Amino acid sequence: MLKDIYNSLLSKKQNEQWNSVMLENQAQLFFSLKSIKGLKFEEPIKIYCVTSLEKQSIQTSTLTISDHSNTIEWNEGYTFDVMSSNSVLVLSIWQSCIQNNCNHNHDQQMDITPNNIKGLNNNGKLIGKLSIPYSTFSRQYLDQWFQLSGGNNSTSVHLKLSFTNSNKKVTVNDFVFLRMIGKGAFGQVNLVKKIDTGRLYAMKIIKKDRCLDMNAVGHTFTERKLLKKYYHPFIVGLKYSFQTQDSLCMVLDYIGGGELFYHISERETFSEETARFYISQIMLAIGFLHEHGVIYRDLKLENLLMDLDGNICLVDLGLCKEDVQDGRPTYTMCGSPEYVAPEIITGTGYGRSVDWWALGTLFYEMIAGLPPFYSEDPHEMSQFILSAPLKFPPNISKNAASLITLLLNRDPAKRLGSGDSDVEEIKAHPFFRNLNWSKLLNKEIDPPFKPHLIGPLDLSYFDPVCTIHSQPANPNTINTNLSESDQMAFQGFSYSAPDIFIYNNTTGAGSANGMMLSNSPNPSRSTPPMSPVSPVSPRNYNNTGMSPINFSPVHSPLVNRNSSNNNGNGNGGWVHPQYPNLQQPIPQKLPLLSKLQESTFERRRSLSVNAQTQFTLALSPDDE
Ligand SMILES: Nc1ncnc2c1ncn2[C@@H]1O[C@H](COP(=O)(O)OP(=O)(O)OP(=O)(O)O)[C@@H](O)[C@H]1O
Repeated sequence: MLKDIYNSLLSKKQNEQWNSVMLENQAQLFFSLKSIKGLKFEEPIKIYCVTSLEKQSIQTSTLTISDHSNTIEWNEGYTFDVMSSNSVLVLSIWQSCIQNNCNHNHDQQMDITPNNIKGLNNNGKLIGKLSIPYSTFSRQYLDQWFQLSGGNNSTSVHLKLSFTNSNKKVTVNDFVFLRMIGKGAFGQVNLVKKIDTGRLYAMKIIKKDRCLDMNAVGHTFTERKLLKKYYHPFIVGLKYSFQTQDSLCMVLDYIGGGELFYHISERETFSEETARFYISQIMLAIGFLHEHGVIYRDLKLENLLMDLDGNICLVDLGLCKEDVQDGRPTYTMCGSPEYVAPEIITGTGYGRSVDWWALGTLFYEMIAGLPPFYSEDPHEMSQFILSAPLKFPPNISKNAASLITLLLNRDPAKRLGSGDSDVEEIKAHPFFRNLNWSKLLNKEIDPPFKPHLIGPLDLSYFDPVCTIHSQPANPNTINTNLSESDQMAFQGFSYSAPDIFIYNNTTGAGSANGMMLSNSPNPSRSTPPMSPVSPVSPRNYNNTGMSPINFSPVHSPLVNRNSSNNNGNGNGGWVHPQYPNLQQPIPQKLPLLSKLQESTFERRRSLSVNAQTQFTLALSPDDE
């Protein structure tokens, strides 16, 4: 017990170090691996090196070593973009896997962004590792031998490091557009390559006209501001932001392992142990936001991506609510229908514990296959969330059931995590006994699953509807005719040297140009904005004739509304613990592509309505 408390405090302390200290200027680190010496081996071996910095990782080509000469030339180099003075360059040398059935490609240099310090080779053996902090590598030029630690400690590497700083502004012209990888309510996400460094990123391109029409300028600014302000291992990092005449662009870490939504669809359910791993990483990310007065409000499988090591990465901070530290309730109705807490539906005001309700829902969904209060009819689903009894699948453990029950307490004041210590309360639950939180935060615990990719441009985990059938957007294309005053609404979004910040808790929102602009649409616009919906309380449902939350049709990974059951009993032998009459599709082992197409088709079908409703509901004049 004491060990658990100690661990939990330690990880809280370590969490604090992730408050980002962003650099004033654009910086780059050129890294060259010149040679290696001190290797011990009895027969020829193949080795490769993985170098990581700020969620970007690069794997060198493999080197075959057959003689025992003292120093072996390597001579490989590449460049990293450096954004923060907290950065650490981590280098690890691996002996390549020797199994005959290894199908990893070790013969080409690969950008295996992000955070994949173990490389693509799950079977490799660590020869040694080295960490060089910003304070060392930012000394402009280094040319020296470094001793590796771990593995065989007689090994050293000769490195040349050269650090440069420039005032150059990054613009859309600094990138090559490779593929579209995602589609959101206001635009799309593209895989891009930065021309000078060759690094891969995900560029989120948001159409300004859509943003104005849907009254969502404020949300885009909030997302950019929070991503710039904070850096956390389980939250996507923002590298650059800028605008063109037509679009707002955010250049993010590229998270290549796909959505958790896809991974759960593949496996139908997760074991409790697997779910514990994901849930606990999500807890650290959400706890971190809460600690900084931010409610996330949109926890769902689609906003949880998997990096190439199999760790979680939270994306889409557009619905975050800031400055909630004073405990004042907020009223805006937003979120995704499966995950909204009862107090959001009733409009009675809510606080940060809505995220813990969503966590309970997510956890239940991971181990049961569907959210606990699921219905295909959103109105009915709201009713279930408000009053249906909670039932569990038969094989659930006592601790898991207890955790879910405590998180899904309909009284927000009694919900686990609602106390002053927030996430610490949840960490102390027996379900997490023996979990080393500090190792988890440092990504030192092996994830239950690692995505397998064969190269940097392997997009197997992305929706083929996007990657194959759609063209990447070009933010330079001018499709809209925004007036000068419309354009004013986006002032301050672009990257510029002084705009990058030294943000910390005290400078906060007001520093530099990162101000939150009014999201009021310009009255001169030809397209009228959607009228914001005021906080809906149970009293005015009758007046509006609307359901409490007018969400669009919902999706769930295991519900295929097109599927017809073909095994005679009508439900494939599967019974939802809550709703025995609800049908679940027959589990089918489909090839990756068609399975993805199948699940994403359903999702995309409802995406535009869903997002539109969500954002309309997210906005109200007095509470954003
Ligand atoms: N950093 C990233 N790396 C890889 N893929 C990403 C990244 N960010 C987003 N994506 C993909 O693009 C999709 C849409 O991204 P995101 O949710 O941020 O956009 P949005 O416009 O805010 O969407 P929504 O309509 O759900 O609010 C994600 O579900 C994911 O599949």
